Amino acid sequence: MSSPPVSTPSSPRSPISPSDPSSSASSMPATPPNLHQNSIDPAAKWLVQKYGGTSVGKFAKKIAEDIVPEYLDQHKLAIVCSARSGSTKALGTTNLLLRAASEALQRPTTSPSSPTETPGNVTPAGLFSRLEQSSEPNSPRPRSKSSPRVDGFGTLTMSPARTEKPSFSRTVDLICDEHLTAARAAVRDSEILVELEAEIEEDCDALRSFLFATQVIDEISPRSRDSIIGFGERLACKIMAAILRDRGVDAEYVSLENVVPQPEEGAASVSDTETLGQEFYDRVAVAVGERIKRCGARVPVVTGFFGPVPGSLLRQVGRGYTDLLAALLAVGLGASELQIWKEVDGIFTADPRKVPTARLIPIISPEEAAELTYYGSEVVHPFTMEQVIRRKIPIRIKNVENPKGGGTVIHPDPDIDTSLFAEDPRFPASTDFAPLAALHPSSPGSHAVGALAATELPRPKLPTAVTIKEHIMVLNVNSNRKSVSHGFLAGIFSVLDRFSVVVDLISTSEVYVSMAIEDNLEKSRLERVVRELRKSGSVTVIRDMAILSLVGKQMRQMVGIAGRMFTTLGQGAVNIEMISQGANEINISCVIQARDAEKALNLIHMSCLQVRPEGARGRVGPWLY
Ligand SMILES: Nc1ncnc2c1ncn2[C@@H]1O[C@H](COP(=O)(O)OP(=O)(O)O)[C@@H](O)[C@H]1O
Ligand SMILES: N[C@@H](CC(=O)OP(=O)(O)O)C(=O)O
Repeated sequence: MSSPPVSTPSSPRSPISPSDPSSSASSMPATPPNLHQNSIDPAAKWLVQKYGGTSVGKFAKKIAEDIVPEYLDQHKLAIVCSARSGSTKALGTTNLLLRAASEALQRPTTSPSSPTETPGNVTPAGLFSRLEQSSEPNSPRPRSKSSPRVDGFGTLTMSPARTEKPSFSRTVDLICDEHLTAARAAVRDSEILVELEAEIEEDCDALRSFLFATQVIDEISPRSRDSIIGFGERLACKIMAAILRDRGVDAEYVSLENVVPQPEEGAASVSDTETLGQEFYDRVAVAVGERIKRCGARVPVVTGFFGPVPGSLLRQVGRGYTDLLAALLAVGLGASELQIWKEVDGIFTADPRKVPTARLIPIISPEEAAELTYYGSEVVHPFTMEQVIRRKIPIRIKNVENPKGGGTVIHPDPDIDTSLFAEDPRFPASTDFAPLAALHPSSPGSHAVGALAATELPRPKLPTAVTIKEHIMVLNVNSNRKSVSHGFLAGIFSVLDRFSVVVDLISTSEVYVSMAIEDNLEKSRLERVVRELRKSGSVTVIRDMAILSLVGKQMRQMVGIAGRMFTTLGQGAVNIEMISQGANEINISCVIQARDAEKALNLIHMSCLQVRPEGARGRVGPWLY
């Protein structure tokens, strides 16, 4: 089969912000008639499918062969991909890119070119000439270290004896090799493969040059860090688009790195410290929708990365941003459904890797899904729900390994009147916002045993799920004043604000405050936070902790559930460091020692989420083993 290339760059690419190859669509050869295309029926609905990093990393061929073609006849399909991961996200491309960014700030081990100039301490003239040389658009990836020159790794190469490749460059090699291997294992057509390999190498060279520049200036701004992680989605989507074309699907790679609209003339721009408002997300939804519609009958393969956004994507949205982009795209296209494909059947009553008896939840409310994600069950990014549900588009979590399964549908409470959601003429409301009963999965592959469908017999009220968030530390502040002071809390919060510390849980008395925060602050920042907090009182820091959260909208009406939770932990000899219950009453949380996390998760699942099978005396409800 001779298929057109993945994309045809029409202009030389800048190494720091590579040109948007999506603009090359018009220069792509015409589609041969044998390629599958999106439905051209004007009545066909858009369907947005987002594939997570581990799914793209492990099942790209299966997605191209078994899943995507299934939907093409009936829908206009848009595909959003995350950066590739291997077995876990922690070992994935985005983490490697963040590692490379940190390594670029470490002292280089390269031998200096002259006594007065090193790559970490360089004259401006030297920097610009090196960047010019190292960012040649189509320069081949250098393999030889024998001649004195600046190579594509951003390394000043004098002689083999004096040179050591910087660690960030070795990390980029790892990323490059992993993507080349994946491409070679999946793409059969030699023309497509050659083009793809060249694109991967070019992107990796551009990344090296970018990292080299950051090493020279010894600084990475949040915006630069965003640009660095954006390479992950670029590479993943190029591979996915190539595999799809290789398998006969007329796919088009679409980069969204330039899609964020600039503020309209005269409008106040969003400062880097502000949070992004709904108006911003609405504008992105319109922009990405318009861009994708330009693909015509081609199936767009869209980078879930959509930075740079004001204030930085990592700071404003955080990891898992591709879910949010997929949601905005679904809104911009007025899609009938947003599907989030993962390596798990849907949302379970607990992490199925840790709790073997966890059950799939067929239908869950957006609030519960968001709460679970905030507290450790990273199934869907918490901002995703609001964007989609307010436009009446259902979200379905599905498993690439079990495509026929019904998955989990995220659906607002049945008693919420969805007609109250904001109407906006820019976004056609989905007409497929099915009633709750119709969304109850019935597919044969589904493992669903949930108790949530409106049509079922009444069941005992249960919490919905239990989750654990690890890598937590607790900061305790004990007021040094003898009498009550309204300034005590204000002082603490202003320190947290100044150092951008996000508090996951807080519990207070008049003179004592306990806060659970993520244990990811650099040592020096933590020391400064503690030093500042000491102005308000004595401070203790407890590390190696975890947050255990029981989540469920039914808990509002459940008397005794908190008692059951804490009694269970007591009986299991799990020590509780602090307790917190939010005003929305859909979450009861406590902080425990990290070493007890898995035991506590299983104990709470058994005591609060399992129902004894129905016997002669009927159901007896939640029970303690
Ligand atoms: N309550 C939960 N329900 C389902 N998965 C959960 C839950 N809590 C934690 N997880 C974990 O979240 C992971 C998310 O799925 P995965 O496909 O690996 O993510 P990604 O889309 O980022 O590649 C699963 O491996 C699963 O073990
Ligand atoms: N690659 C990014 C974005 C993302 O959304 O990932 P995933 O879909 O695998 O959660 C990250 O690791 O955060």
